[in-house]
Amino acid sequence: MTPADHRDTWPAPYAAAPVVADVRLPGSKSLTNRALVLAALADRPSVLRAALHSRDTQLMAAALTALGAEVDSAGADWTVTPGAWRGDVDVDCGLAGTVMRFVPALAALSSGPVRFDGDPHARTRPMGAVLGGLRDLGVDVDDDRRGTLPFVVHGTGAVKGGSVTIDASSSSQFVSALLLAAPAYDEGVDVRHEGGPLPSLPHIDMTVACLRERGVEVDDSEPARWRVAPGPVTALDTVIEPDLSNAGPFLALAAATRGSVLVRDWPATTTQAGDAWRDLLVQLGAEVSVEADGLRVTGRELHGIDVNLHDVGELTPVVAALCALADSPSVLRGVAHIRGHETDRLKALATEINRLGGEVTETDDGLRIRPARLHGGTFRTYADHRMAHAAVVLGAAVPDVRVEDIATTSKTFPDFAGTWAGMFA
Ligand SMILES: O=C(O)C1=C[C@@H](OP(=O)(O)O)[C@@H](O)[C@H](O)C1
Ligand SMILES: C=C(OP(=O)(O)O)C(=O)O
Repeated sequence: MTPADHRDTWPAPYAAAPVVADVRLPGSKSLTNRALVLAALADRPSVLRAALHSRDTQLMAAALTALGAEVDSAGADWTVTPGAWRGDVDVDCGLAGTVMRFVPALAALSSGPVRFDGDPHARTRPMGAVLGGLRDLGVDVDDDRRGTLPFVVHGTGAVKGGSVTIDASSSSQFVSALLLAAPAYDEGVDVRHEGGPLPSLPHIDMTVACLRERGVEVDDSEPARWRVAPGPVTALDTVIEPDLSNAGPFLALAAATRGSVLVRDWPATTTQAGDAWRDLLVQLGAEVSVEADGLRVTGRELHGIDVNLHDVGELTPVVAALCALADSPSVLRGVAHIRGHETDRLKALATEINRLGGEVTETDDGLRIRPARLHGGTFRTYADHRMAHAAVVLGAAVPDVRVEDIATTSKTFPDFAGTWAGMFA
């Protein structure tokens, strides 16, 4: 390792003994950003309690502020006051899928051009289906036909809306984007998905639930079709649940070190995809119990799994890390679309786990992971918060793992490194 490697890397804490700890986690990115969007569309001010303060949610707040809403995000509870939809503004999407997909559908309501751009890697994330869908609904979008950032949405103050068919096989967020803005479109929307299998369905169900909670009429009775009626969005005073996808590395820490970790305030019912950890960790060999104050995972021997993660693709990096520590082979399927996430996650996971001595091969739609004796080294993260999550889980079980750019976790988790180190105190 060169000195430069050391400067830019963070030594992942190694667990010499089983980790026994409990933790309270920040709010859900997906729920915070949906609540922000719907608050900006609502009939009066909304309050978001325990909102997530992270790069993705701050980018969403900044985008909505640029478009005319007022977002007071100074404290733990945020207040959002809807405003007139302003044009001639710039929106920085960072690397946030929710910002680059959800905000263009709102920008179409503004009175002038709204220019979108983001991080270098954001320019490779798929956007074509949502931009094409907006065009079919009567919105003028200029992307030089690239189907990626940067692009300009030319708002005219109103969107007709109506029927549209899109191919959302590369991201559920294309559907969510159109549904979230639809109450403000003259005719609402009738969205159909046609194409390959639709990923991350729980996230679309979350969108539908968020709309209904605010009094919007949604018909999702037919598969791959969603109808949203035009009408008012009722402002809410809502408590944001902890982020269950981000609970993954903390629960995995118990599984990887044969320890015991309690994640506090696990919701009894939820629309979050991360609730799938309960089942996934049992399949991997851990014990999972719902307790009065949260969800507890107790680690036992880790076993490989053969699992389809199509609905919960964002959990793949941490699942892959656990599979690399398991005593039998694993096959992760159904996640071709995560090549279009923050980075090509299949390639990145195979490359980086193998750099530590792993035996991982990419398939068209997933990974094959064989048991191997892992060793220390530097794990690259490619600006991807969930690659960093995979790295720290491996580092808890394998000495001398260093994580490149641990600060990338700020996308969805303030002071992830501090909270993680606290687990070992
Ligand atoms: O709508 C959302 O909040 C999300 C939807 C999913 O996106 P994809 O459908 O692109 O996987 C998920 O992976 C992402 O982390 C958050
Ligand atoms: C895919 C993810 O994020 P985004 O919202 O940027 O798509 C993720 O958080 O795993």
